Amino acid sequence: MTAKILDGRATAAAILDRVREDVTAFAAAHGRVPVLATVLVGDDPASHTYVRMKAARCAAAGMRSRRLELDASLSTTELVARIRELSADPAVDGILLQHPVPAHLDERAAFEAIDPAKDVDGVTRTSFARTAFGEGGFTSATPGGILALLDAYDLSVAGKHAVVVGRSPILGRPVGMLLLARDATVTTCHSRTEDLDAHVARADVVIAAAGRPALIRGAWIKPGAIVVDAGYAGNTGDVEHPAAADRAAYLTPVPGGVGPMTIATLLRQTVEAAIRHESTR
Ligand SMILES: NC(=O)C1=CN([C@@H]2O[C@H](COP(=O)(O)OP(=O)(O)OC[C@H]3O[C@@H](n4cnc5c(N)ncnc54)[C@H](OP(=O)(O)O)[C@@H]3O)[C@@H](O)[C@H]2O)C=CC1
Ligand SMILES: Nc1nc(=O)c2c([nH]1)NC[C@@H]1CN(c3ccc(C(=O)N[C@@H](CCC(=O)O)C(=O)O)cc3)C=[N+]21
Repeated sequence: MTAKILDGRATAAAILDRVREDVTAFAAAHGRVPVLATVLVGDDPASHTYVRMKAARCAAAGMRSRRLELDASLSTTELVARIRELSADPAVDGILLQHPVPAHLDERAAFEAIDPAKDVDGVTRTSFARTAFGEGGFTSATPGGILALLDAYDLSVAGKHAVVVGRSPILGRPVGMLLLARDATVTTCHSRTEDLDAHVARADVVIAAAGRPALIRGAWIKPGAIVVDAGYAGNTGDVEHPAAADRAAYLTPVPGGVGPMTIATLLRQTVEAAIRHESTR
């Protein structure tokens, strides 16, 4: 078997076409365009690249982004204060704090300074809880993008055994919640999991989200499985690619898979935030 490749780039482009239409309608109705504020702490080159990419996609969709670049030496108190300012600023519709922040900072405290109404990247505990309880609201961008990609190909997970490798608050945990809401049977693996290979071998759906290049060997994949590679460490996925494609029925590439879907989800949620923002003024 050679896997069908799930084209995140094309799927994201189609979503962004709809976002652009929504932005045009929003601008006609309100005389302004949606605004996303991005917050970057420190000078990690990869993080700079991601934030630049997000700003470029924003512009392409007709939205504006406002970039806040902060020195790595600032304190948690100062970072929280800057994010609270954006939360209170009526000219800002959505806020993205690029993860990870430098280790001396309390990232959770910084995320919680984002007003849930502006949490278009879905990182607050309010957004997580809404996702877990199926109450709508903003989903974490990467998990939302993964589900949107499966939907675009009409791939159902209901009744299937999904194995998620990774349990971070913005990726592994919330993607497990979304899969559960779609009636998958979910197993979450992490760095302390024993016999990772045996868990993956029983998976009808694999979500690789560990940030360890080629951690998931092709030979572990159950023939016919759906394999989603969310890893992006050094621009490399978590799945051993050509080998996995021999066994999987569907596979996301890196690049061109989950990454573009993450950005599409972020921008879709930004225009949604702007629409709600105007309706509650
Ligand atoms: N394409 C995109 O849009 C995005 C891609 N990413 C990528 O996804 C990956 C994960 O990101 P993120 O969740 O933020 O990362 P974190 O480092 O926060 O979490 C990694 C998770 O993987 C687990 N893990 C690490 N090593 C192993 C291992 N050997 N076996 C099993 N589990 C392991 C960790 O376990 P434990 O909890 O025990 O430490 C942890 O739960 C990264 O490559 C990142 O770049 C992230 C966001 C967006
Ligand atoms: N709060 C927060 N939210 C995030 O969503 C978040 C984050 N922090 N920190 C870092 C990771 C990384 N990330 C990527 C997004 C898109 C691509 C992407 O689109 N990559 C393209 C390739 C690049 C290109 O288009 O040239 C692709 O995979 O095809 C990659 C990586 C989001 N992250």
